[in-house]
Amino acid sequence: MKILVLNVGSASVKWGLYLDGRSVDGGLVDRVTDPAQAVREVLFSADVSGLDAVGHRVVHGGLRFSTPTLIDDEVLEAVTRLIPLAPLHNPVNLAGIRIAREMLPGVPQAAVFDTAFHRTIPPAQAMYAIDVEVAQENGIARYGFHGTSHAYVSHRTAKLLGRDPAELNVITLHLGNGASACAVRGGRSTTTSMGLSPLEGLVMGSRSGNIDPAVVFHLHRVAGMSFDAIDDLLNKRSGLRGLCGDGDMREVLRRRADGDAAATLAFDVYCERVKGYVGAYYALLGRVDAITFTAGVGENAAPVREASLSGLGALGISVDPARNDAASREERLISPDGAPVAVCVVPTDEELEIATQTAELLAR
Ligand SMILES: Nc1ncnc2c1ncn2[C@@H]1O[C@H](COP(=O)(O)OP(=O)(O)O)[C@@H](O)[C@H]1O
Ligand SMILES: CC(=O)OP(=O)(O)O
Ligand SMILES: [Mg+2]
Repeated sequence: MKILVLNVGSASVKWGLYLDGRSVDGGLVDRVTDPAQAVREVLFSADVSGLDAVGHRVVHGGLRFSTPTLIDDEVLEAVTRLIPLAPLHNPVNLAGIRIAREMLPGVPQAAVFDTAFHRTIPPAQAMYAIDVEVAQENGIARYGFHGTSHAYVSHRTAKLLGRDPAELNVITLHLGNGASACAVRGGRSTTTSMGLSPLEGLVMGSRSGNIDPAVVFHLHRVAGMSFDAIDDLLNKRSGLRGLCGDGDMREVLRRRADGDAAATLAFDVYCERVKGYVGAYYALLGRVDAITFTAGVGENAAPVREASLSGLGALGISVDPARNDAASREERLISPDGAPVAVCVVPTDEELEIATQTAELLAR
């Protein structure tokens, strides 16, 4: 089976070509200003002859989509209705789907949703403590994102440790441009740090993560900012960028190594937020077998891994410095042998997981 995967983001297009589950080609178009044009270029350059299907990453699937879904006009409409809940993501996902349908008529197109893996989150974690009628009428709930990545790396973690995923409790930390934590119990998501939208939770490259919601009222009423301006502030001018002017963790690390105070503070805010979620999810899971770091920061930034888990020895959580600092692209253990909690680094592969799920959908 030959499958093309498109992961169209706000600033990049990642793609992969898979033949019977094996990657045969792929790439990354970075710093994209026109995602539709970037998708056109991918479709011109990749060998798309004899494709069995295209698998698309779609970020917000709302309450409805808990499995990979063949895309028709009605599904497109449903994804379009969810744009207000993922304004940075669903529009560019849709642009990619439209171009692929246009340029590859007759090839089945599948949507694999970031939210799907989190549909197992129980009400006690999915519900915000607000008036239930208001919440229900407006679809206000924790949906969660990066589900394809959390599913993939939690499964790979079980493989790496030689354990059955059904028996393993894992905290997965997806630290990329967007960042989220997930508590995976026996292979199922039981809670995650992103919520209604991909803005809640961890500190990100340019997104604030958790703040007191009253900050929004204050900036509107007292500082006179419009809601659009506040939206822009929290999504694009916050996080690492807001704290120190750089949204790229590589820059933050470089400046911190040079003793830059703002970058050091940004790093500390970032890592302490991660640590807080590790502690919270440890308590919720009751028993943690593994903690797994993934995505650009999680896979590459040893100082972030070290600082995020420092001082947690009493919980059985520790990182071996030599293992943590070793330059490697492999799935690996970075805790000492025999530690109660295995700390792992597992490179994520959302494209491979989307290809796998698309193939399974077609075979059904
Ligand atoms: N070697 C590295 N050291 C530290 N951070 C890195 C490194 N490589 C990439 N990153 C960080 O990873 C982030 C991007 O992660 P990635 O998973 O590629 O993002 P996306 O969410 O766009 O898929 C950026 O903040 C970048 O600085
Ligand atoms: C959902 C989300 O935040 O995705 P990304 O990290 O690709 O921005
Ligand atoms: Mg990503």
